[in-house]
Amino acid sequence: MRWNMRYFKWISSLLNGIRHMFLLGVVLLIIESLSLLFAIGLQKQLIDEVLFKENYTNFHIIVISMAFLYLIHSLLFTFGPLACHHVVAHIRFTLSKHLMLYLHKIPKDKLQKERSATFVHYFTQDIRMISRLTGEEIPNLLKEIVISLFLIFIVGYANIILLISILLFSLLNIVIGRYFAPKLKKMAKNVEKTKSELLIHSEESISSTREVIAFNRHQWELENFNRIYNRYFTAAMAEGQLVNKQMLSSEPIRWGANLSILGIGGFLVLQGQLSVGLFIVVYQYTSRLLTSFQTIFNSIMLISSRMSNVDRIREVLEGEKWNEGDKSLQSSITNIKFDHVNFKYDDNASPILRDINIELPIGKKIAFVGLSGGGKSTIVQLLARLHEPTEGNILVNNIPLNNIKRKNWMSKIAVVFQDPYLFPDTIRNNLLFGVEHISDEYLDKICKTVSIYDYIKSLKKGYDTIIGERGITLSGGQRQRIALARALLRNPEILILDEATSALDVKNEHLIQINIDKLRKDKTTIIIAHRLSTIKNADVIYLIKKGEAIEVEKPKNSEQWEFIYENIQ
Ligand SMILES: Nc1ncnc2c1ncn2[C@@H]1O[C@H](COP(=O)(O)OP(=O)(O)OP(=O)(O)O)[C@@H](O)[C@H]1O
Repeated sequence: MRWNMRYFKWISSLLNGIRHMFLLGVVLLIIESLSLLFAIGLQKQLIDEVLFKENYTNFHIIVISMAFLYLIHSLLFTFGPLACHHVVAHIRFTLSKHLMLYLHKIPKDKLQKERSATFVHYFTQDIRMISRLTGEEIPNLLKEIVISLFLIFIVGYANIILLISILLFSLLNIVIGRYFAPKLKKMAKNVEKTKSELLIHSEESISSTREVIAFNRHQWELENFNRIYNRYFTAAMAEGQLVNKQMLSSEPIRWGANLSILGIGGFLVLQGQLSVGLFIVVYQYTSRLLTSFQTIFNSIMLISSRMSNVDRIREVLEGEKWNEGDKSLQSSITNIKFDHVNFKYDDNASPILRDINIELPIGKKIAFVGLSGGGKSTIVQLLARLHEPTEGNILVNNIPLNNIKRKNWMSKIAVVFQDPYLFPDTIRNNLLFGVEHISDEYLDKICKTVSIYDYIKSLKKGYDTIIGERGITLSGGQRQRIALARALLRNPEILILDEATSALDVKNEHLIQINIDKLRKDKTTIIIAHRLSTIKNADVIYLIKKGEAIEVEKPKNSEQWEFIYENIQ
């Protein structure tokens, strides 16, 4: 079993801030069960002292006490689990928050290697299981341990032979449980795995609906789904069959235990060693003790299997995070230099950028041009710190970029990607993207700059129009313009446009470019484009060819432009 202190330390750390509620939950669960046991215990008084002795003076006290204990039991039956639910909800929220924060700190190459549905699975399955483990399953185990100790004491006190026989039956039950446990664990793991495959597939099917329709691949998609669903169904059925077999083996033991208690207890009553009232109570207690042992065993098995969920989430949360940097960049950016920068996406892959040695002129419009796959986007991703150079450094004001506080650096730059992500929210929220204190006038001005103002105003709800997921209700060009406006609103020191206007027609692109140039006069703007028209008014042009950067002199005539044209188309 994979129990060790590290797991419990980690689980215990989840209870920070909610430990009192957890303890309250455990205590309430214990009181709830004990109150029922005490009510059962009073049956001895009722039978032996009242009914057999025909002494009715204490009858009403016993009945009232029983009613009181049942009332406590009924009340705590709801309040105990309520406290536990509170703990479950708190842990679910805290873990989801940590995972969400982690997603923003995970190195991008690591994130890209994972299917996004895997992260959805972390949120929906693993976190749910861990919160239930901590808030429900562990408190219930603690409760059962206390209850079984109490019952062992009472049954042992009534008669040691009864206790020994019930312990023997429980032992037998546990032996059977141990026989089935590894098989059940293996099957449960398989069910979990196939279920998660099914969830991931469903999630990805939803995302690929458009392609499936467009390529008329319904049948193929259905077959894929059937295949994955059948794997899950077979695993779940096999697990169900095994659970049935286990129940079939343990049921006779339960009946055997009940019969032996009846036999031994009855004999002790006839011998006068046990009163009828105590026998009736002990009979019920032994039955409960048997259940208690079974529950403890099952809980331990369950908790042990939950450790795989704990492992997965710990691996993620305690995994590699990207370098945050600790140096502040107080002043404005005066200098950006690529100093022998090499970059590989993977240790074993061939280099994408080779010995890049360039100095970006600040306050100018810089263009990166080159054939597809040359490494242009990779360069700007290094600037946006989505990746780190494998060798060499990017120096900003002579400080290695990796050492600058990420938050500090990101407040100075803004990037617009070719395929920007828009949220299923209002246009206003997509534009502001959490930036506050932007006046309506400034918002209008920026929207006019990127020629989206008239379109927004033509909408019935204007800025408050909700756009569909990923901006599905907008055209590609409108999406790009909103993304451009979002970046311009931040008025960054460095603006990076990675094919950010590629979906616009040449006329509109030209118009927007003139506006942006005016707005960003004396500010640094880096553009990546394949169209000659996009880079024509750049101050400096770098040709990125097979991972190498060469500064090309600004063409002075159409022949020289022809050379650039050949290298970008
Ligand atoms: N996340 C990634 N993991 C592995 N390789 C990648 C990744 N992103 C890009 N590449 C590879 O790096 C190389 C350069 O890609 P990059 O996107 O920088 O080129 P580009 O010049 O911007 O191309 P384009 O003009 O087509 O956008 C390509 O060979 C590409 O396959």
